[in-house]
Amino acid sequence: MRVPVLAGNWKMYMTPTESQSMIDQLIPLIEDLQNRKVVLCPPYTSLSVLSKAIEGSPIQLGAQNMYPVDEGAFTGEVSPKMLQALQCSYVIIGHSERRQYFGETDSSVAEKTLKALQYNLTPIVCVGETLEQREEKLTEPTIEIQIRKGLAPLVAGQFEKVIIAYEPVWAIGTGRTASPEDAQDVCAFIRTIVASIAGDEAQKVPILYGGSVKPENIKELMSQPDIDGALVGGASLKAESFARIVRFEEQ
Ligand SMILES: O=C[C@H](O)COP(=O)(O)O
Repeated sequence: MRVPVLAGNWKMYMTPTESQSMIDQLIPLIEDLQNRKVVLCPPYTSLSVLSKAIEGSPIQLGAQNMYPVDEGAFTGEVSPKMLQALQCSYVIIGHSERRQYFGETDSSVAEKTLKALQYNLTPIVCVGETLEQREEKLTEPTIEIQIRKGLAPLVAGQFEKVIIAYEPVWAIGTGRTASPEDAQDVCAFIRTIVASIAGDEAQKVPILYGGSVKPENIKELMSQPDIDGALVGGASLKAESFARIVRFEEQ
């Protein structure tokens, strides 16, 4: 009932020319696939190129961030209206790198999530614990606070339009992946928290795992009942590895 979502977060990689070349290689590798949502989130500077390149393909476009105001004197920022005009359907909100380096908080996540929904952008709301929090057995309380505060302004009917990505900070770009069982336990916990806020809508919310996802581990992760997809960083930069992830192909 929940269609798998495979989202590539290109972070601050890929020029427009490199983006064009990657998408030209990727589309033929995945265009026959059914029953998948495939999303690419390039840097802002590649959105225009990709919005044309994905036309007629199964790939959808997302941004890595946005500023929660329609327009205005906010030098260096990009609004949801601008993302919508570039055919974006998704936007990553509150990635741990945004929280760590750019001061994003649960309250900015809440504001951005609500604004994204107002522009029909599907927010991919990121949550996850640091290594210290994990070692102090604070994974669940940390994530519960991130979800309750991040989704605080939403009302009935809006929760099912949100995607949540569980990304343990210690697993991002480190080659260390949470075991499928650990990732499942946290994703199941996330669904319980969402259900306590949103009732039955929680069953419709895709919950993704992110953190060193690669072709070698995608199949096992996807076999877990509460893992509905992946938010992929490094392995989404090459067409072949991302295609294998999208296809759940280890080899
Ligand atoms: O948004 C993606 C995550 O930060 C995971 O990145 P990674 O796959 O390079 O570990």
